[in-house]
Amino acid sequence: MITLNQLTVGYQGNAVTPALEGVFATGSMTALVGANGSGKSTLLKTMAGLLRPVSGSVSMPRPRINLGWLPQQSEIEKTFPISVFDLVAMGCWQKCGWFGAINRSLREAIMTALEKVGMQAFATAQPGTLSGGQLQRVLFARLLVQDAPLMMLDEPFAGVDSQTTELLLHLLQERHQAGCTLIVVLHDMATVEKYFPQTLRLKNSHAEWSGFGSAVTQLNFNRTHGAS
Ligand SMILES: Nc1ncnc2c1ncn2[C@@H]1O[C@H](COP(=O)(O)OP(=O)(O)OP(=O)(O)O)[C@@H](O)[C@H]1O
Repeated sequence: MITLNQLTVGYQGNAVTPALEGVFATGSMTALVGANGSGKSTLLKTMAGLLRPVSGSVSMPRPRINLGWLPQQSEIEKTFPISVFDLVAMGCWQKCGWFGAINRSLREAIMTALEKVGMQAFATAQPGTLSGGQLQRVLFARLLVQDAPLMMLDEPFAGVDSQTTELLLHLLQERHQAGCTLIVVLHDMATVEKYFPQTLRLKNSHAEWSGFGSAVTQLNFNRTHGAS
């Protein structure tokens, strides 16, 4: 469970969000939505521990758990001279260490993940030669290999065609059904309504939680219904 305790996020001490209060229950699948500049990426980075809160705090599971992280494509270094296989193998670092050998079972797990996203034929290609949608498939393969119990993804379908989006959404649903907690920044409300049981919408003055399904928590329920 991740709890936001009167959390504001931003830069150089200046908040870009209102104070946020609420809970992402273990196993929940939440779409983080809001207008451009409302602070979605900043909130995600703060929850991931990449930025310090401006005020308030984020309570994470202890010990801090393995986090699957997918930044916006613009933040990804594509020209680093490694193969697609090696890029996906980075998802194994918690299993084998940064400089550990990739044993046969990890090698199989990497190839299985590449097959799942339809990219097995590109294992020896360089990431810089892939299209945006192909690279996104490969980054999803890395998430599959990592098999983290918590995943945060920032606009994973930006610039991705509808067929690839469907495939990647299906993979996210599989992770959700396996008990993974998912927090995903999205803009397409049709996708949010079809696939996401829970939504956190950032607005200037406040945030709205909605549609909790079975993952409803008292804190979020109170927030939605205006109780203290
Ligand atoms: N490194 C930074 N330093 C200072 N301000 C920043 C920095 N990065 C983002 N901002 C500002 O913080 C605000 C929130 O940005 P953020 O990227 O979190 O919004 P967002 O909701 O994810 O937007 P979008 O939907 O356009 O991706 C914006 O006003 C942005 O200009």
